Amino acid sequence: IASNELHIGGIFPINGKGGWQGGQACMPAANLALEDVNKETNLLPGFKLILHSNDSECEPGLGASVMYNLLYNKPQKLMLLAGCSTVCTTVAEAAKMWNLIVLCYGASSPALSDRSRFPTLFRTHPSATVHNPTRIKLMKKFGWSKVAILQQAEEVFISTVEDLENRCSEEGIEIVTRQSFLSDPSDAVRNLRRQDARIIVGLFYVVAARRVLCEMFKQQLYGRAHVWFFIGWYEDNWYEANLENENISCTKEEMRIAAEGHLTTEAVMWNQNNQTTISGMTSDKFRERLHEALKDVGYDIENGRYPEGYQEAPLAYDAVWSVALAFNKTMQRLSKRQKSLKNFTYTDKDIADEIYGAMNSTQFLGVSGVVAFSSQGDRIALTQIEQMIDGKYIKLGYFDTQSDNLTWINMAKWQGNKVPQDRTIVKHVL
Ligand SMILES: CC1(C)CO[C@@H](CC(=O)O)CN1
Repeated sequence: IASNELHIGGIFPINGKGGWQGGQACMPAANLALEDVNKETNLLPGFKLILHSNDSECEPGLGASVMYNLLYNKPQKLMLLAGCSTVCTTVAEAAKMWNLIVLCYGASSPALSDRSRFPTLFRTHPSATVHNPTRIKLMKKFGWSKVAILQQAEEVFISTVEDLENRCSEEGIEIVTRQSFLSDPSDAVRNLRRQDARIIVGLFYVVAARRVLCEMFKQQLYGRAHVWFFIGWYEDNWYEANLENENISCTKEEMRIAAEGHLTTEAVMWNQNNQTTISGMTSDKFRERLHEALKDVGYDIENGRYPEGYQEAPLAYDAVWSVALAFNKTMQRLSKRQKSLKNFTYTDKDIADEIYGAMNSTQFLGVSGVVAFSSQGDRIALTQIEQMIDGKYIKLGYFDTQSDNLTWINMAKWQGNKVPQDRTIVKHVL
């Protein structure tokens, strides 16, 4: 291999049907970033970053075999990029045995925030727990101290709810009931009704969300007396799509009525202002170039045919920049000791620790916003708050957990122009 090449492995979920096939947009985004970092003259001068990519289909087993192929085939790899929580869990748990840093651009599972299991993991994709401080901020803003939780029985939601419960008890917010369901939410929704739940945090994937919405309509758990928090990363018209082939027995109109007024929280993945990022592009310019790259690989963006992972593409683009910047910093430090990344081997803990230290101190403005990691390797991210008003999502504001700063942009709209109460106020007639 040419002596001026630095090699990394990339594991992308492209094909397959289970989980998240976000590699479809994230791999082109990563390749775009490779092009850009290799053009930066003052970044890794004299070196070329090379990415060896493979498809994991979001299957942990396939992800593991792809990882072994990357490791046991020359050239030697210096780091691994991966997507999908299940694949990242497998890859990150094993990679420490080869002293490899793993950088995940598409993994939201809270279980990954665990340095004892994943000592070398970093992720540009925030954990699903990033929503929780925002949910609590909203509860306090609207004066709700009794809330209910409705969740789908999936690992990511179970660990997110545990984090939410801990934060609620710290903040004096009472969880009046917590209901979970596997795939049919009707009993769980009925229990919410029985307990007169008014403020409900909903945690489920989009197919389950449509079932919940129809149940809400049928059991009249919507309207002026109820507020639902849903996850914000469903596709825009999710509540009226696929009703027939998912056997949803509500009409589009009924789904819209039930959905009216709900709040959503989500992590900001596209930098929201027109600042020039480290790549020299604004995120709008990045979007343009990503569309070109996606058209080159056959996606018909103009006609709204977006690949999966489009939303997360900035996270993959910034992941490659994080690698290049960390390697650059490491090269500078190693050269003081007459060492180089070229010397790295899978048993070289010294160089691995240098790369870890450089990655740990990452701080730059990327197309996904400021890229920085917590001590657990989690992405520090802003969240955005929206409300469904007249069938459209209106942006209400942004929340920065680090500074506890809530930027409010639009007024929330409540039916009857009154903020719903978190419980029935029994008026004592004197
Ligand atoms: C916001 C979402 C859709 C959450 O799941 C991530 C995939 C995963 O965690 O496996 C991708 N991004």
